Amino acid sequence: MDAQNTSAIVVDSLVKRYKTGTAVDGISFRLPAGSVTGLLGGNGAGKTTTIAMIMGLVTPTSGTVRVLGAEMPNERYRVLHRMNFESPYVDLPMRLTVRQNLSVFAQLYAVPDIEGRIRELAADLDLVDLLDRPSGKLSAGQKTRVSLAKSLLNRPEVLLLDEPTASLDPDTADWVRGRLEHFRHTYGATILLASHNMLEVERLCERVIIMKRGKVEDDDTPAQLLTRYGRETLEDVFLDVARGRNREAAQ
Ligand SMILES: Nc1ncnc2c1ncn2[C@@H]1O[C@H](COP(=O)(O)OP(=O)(O)OP(=O)(O)O)[C@@H](O)[C@H]1O
Repeated sequence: MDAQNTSAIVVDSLVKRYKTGTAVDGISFRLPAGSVTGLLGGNGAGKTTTIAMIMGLVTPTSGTVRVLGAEMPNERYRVLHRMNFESPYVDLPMRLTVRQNLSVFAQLYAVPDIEGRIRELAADLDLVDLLDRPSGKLSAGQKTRVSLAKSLLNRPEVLLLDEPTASLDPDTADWVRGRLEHFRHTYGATILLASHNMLEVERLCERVIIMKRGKVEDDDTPAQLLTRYGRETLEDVFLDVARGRNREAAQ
């Protein structure tokens, strides 16, 4: 099998230009099926735009994205039921209860035994007491857990996470990371995780793509990045990249 066939996500020379500027500026990478990759970069580096193009929600200016063999966004309906997305910045309809929201999304994803799946996820993500409350009346942390449940409803083969623990206290964030690890090990999903939390990336990701001003600035395993930049933490590597200290100078 060639690399194209074993890659769950293939991004090739991807560009997104807005009138105000270039958000993504010619990036390429392949994510093997079952891999967990962190997408790092400062504010405005282009992470969310990249994830939105992989989901088929934003149309590229040029270049291509293929997910599970389907070109996005044109062929997204072929693969949407096999992928999912979680972001604290996307609100679920506020008047619907948590159960109603999960049920609507489960129908969209054609999940079999919807009640059973919601019960399972509620137990798994500690949502049992929240199921009959309006989604708009939850705390930020509770909303994040609901949003995570929504993203796991269809047991996605490709899971895109945009700062999944951004609004969580350290204890809950740690617990959510544990749930993500469990999901990954149980289902072997391909995960792309945009994050500003370096410990999260170190814990969950076997590969890190660092973006800066719309470009891929570096792409390697966490261990290789630490060695190459001569650093002990990814946080220091991130700061080197953000402040334009090149690898040689950093060593
Ligand atoms: N719909 C849009 N219209 C115009 N410009 C946009 C739009 N969406 C994003 N941008 C711009 O594209 C650039 C990249 O934004 P993006 O949200 O992808 O960055 P990010 O890496 O996710 O940042 P953050 O860490 O702050 O979430 C920014 O300069 C942003 O202002």
